[in-house]
Formats: sequence, structure tokens, C-alpha cells
Amino acid sequence: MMEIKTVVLRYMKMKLLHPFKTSVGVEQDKDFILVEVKSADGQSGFGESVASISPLFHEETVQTNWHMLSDYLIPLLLKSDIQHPDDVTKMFDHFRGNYNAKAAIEGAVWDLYAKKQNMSLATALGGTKKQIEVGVSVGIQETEAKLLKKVEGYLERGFKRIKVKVMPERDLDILQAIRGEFPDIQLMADANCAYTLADIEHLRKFDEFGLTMIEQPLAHGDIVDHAQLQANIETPICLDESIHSAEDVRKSIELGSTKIINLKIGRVGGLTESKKIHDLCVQHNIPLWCGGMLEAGVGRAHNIAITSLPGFTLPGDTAPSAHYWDEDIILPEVTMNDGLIDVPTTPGIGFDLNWDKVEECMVHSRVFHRG
Ligand SMILES: O=C(O)CCC(=O)C1=CC=C[C@@H](O)[C@@H]1C(=O)O
Ligand SMILES: [Mg+2]
Repeated sequence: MMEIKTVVLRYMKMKLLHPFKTSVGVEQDKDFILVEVKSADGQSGFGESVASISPLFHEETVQTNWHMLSDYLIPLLLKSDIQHPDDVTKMFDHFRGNYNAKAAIEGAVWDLYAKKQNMSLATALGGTKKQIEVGVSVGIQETEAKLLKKVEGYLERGFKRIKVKVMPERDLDILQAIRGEFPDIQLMADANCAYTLADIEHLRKFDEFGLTMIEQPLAHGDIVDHAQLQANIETPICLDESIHSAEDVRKSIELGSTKIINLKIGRVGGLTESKKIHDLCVQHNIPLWCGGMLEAGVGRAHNIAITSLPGFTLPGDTAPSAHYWDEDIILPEVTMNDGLIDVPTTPGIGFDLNWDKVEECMVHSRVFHRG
């Protein structure tokens, strides 16, 4: 049994090296919650919330996460006995939605559990890979020239896949320009819900660019219209914002709404549900990759661990720390060699906290003790 005695919430604010622009908005500062769970012997596990400061990507925010953690999830956790991290998801099912908040503390419990088992989080999750392939997500750039320069730089640094953001009026030109310079690279487009079924004819034009996928072309939460769209275009659809559970994946597969899944631990409520989604995708031969939410090092470490499972067959958005921050909150930082990141073999997430950086970026904190 893992008796959690203390939980510490730290409200963090970090400055991204480059503003990140998508069809839903621009992120420059990254606010997030660093969650620490401590057992009686003083051992700690860490998790990270992925919600943004505004409800643009989905309905949660850092503030709603802070509320849900403080007023519902932590009080429940501190009066429960946990035999295994899977118990946390069962316990939290009592509350609807709030997936980012649930995942932030469930991930910390998984980290603590792996440390107590003296195994890496990757191993605790069933991971088998020693390295993971890394792709990069390129935000919307002011000009095509800037975009092409960024793509060229990323390819030189070894990224295995390029993901570009598209939106109506900023799509075919971007794809044409990239394919003109880089005809053979692994290229995908992320629409972040920017289109509707009225755009079927327009979206059919994407087929000429040989994309590995188009990510979330239609409304967040939708799986019905995506099935109609997939029946009308060749490019494989990948769902992101529509998927919050293994049940959503099952229905999407049955309807033919998707051929690829972007898994985000925070979007599905944690690592236990992520494992269920992984197993379902393997069962149905649906390629899986790990999306990103501009995480700092703790969230990045969790993404690396889940991506070590064998069903993650496509490069994810888990770029190295230096792609996002001048200094990360973990030691060592996440680094990449030739488009590959080593999966840590040390206990838990496999990184220490850079406490000087944590202190520097912490805005406020709150400590909760078992009653
Ligand atoms: O973390 C990364 O580098 C990927 C970032 C990224 O592509 C996204 C982050 C957050 C929400 C979205 O805008 C977008 C996505 O849809 O994957
Ligand atoms: Mg996406």
C-alpha cells in the first residue's frame, strides 16, 4: 500500500523561448501546476498539469485545475489508501471530466509508485523501448520564408517528423511550400478543429501532399462528422481534441472516424487511461503517438515514459527541453540525438527537479496534509 501523507501544489510560470501560435491562439508564457505527492518516508512523486491559462484548447484552465485539485481530488486522495496507481483513476471517476487536473496528480502517484518499486516509470507502465523517435510541432509563422527556415533547421537537428499548424486561408500554400522544398519528409498537419464538413472538397486537396495525417480537422469532441470526412479524403485523420478516454477511441474506430490517435496523458485523465488506449490501439492496429502540450520537464518525462510502450509507432511531439525553455525544471534536461531521446532507466520519471529553477518560476504554493 502507498499511503500518501502530503501533497504540494506549486503554481509555476515559465517563458517559452518562442511564442507558439495555432488556429486557436498564441502561447508565450506557460502557466502550469507542479504536483508533488509525498509518502510518510519522505519519498516524492511528481506530476504536471497541461491546461493553459485560457480555455482555448479545451475547457480546463490552470485555475480550474487548481480548484479541482485543492477542493476535490487531493482531499479524496488524502483520505484513501492506494494499493496501485490504477486505484486513483477509479477513485476520481466519481468526478466528471477535469482530465488535466486528474492526470497531474495521478501522474505524480505513478512516479512515486515506480520509485517505491525501484523501477523506471517506463518499465512500471510496460514500456519496452530504450529510445523514442521525436517529431516537432511548428507553430503558425508570419511568412512562408520563416516557416521554411524553421523546418530546414529542425530537419538539420534530426527531428523525425514535421507537424505544421494549418487553418482556412493558411493551409494549401504552406503545404505546397514545404513539399516544394522537402518532397520526401514525414509531414503532417494539425488543424486544431478549424474546419467543418462544408470544407470536404477543400480538405480533399490535402491528399496531393502525401501527409502522414491531418490532425483534428473538425470540431473538438466530434467523432461522427470525422467519419463522414474520412470516407471522403485519402489523408488519414488523427484525432486529438475529440479523444478523452478509451471509450472515445473504441467508438471512433468502430465509426471509422480516425486512422491514427494522438495520445495526450493530460487530455485522457492520466497514465492508467493512457495504457488502456495504448492496448486498444494495438488490438486494432491503430498507430499511436504522444502529443505535446508545451510541457515543462516533469510533463515531458511522463510523455517519454508512456511513449516507450510498443504501440507508440509514430514520432511524437516530445521535443527536447531546449526547444521550449532557456532552462528546464529538471536535471538533466531532456536532450535529443539524431531525432532520438533516451528512455531513462533510473527509478520513477528518471529526472531530478532543478530546485533553483522551480523556486525561480514558482508564483505561489499550497501544502495539504493527511488529516
Ligand atoms: O508540445 C508541443 O510541442 C506540441 C504543441 C502542440 O502542437 C499543441 C499544444 C497544445 C494544443 C495544441 O495547440 C497543439 C496540439 O493540438 O497538439
Ligand atoms: Mg493537436
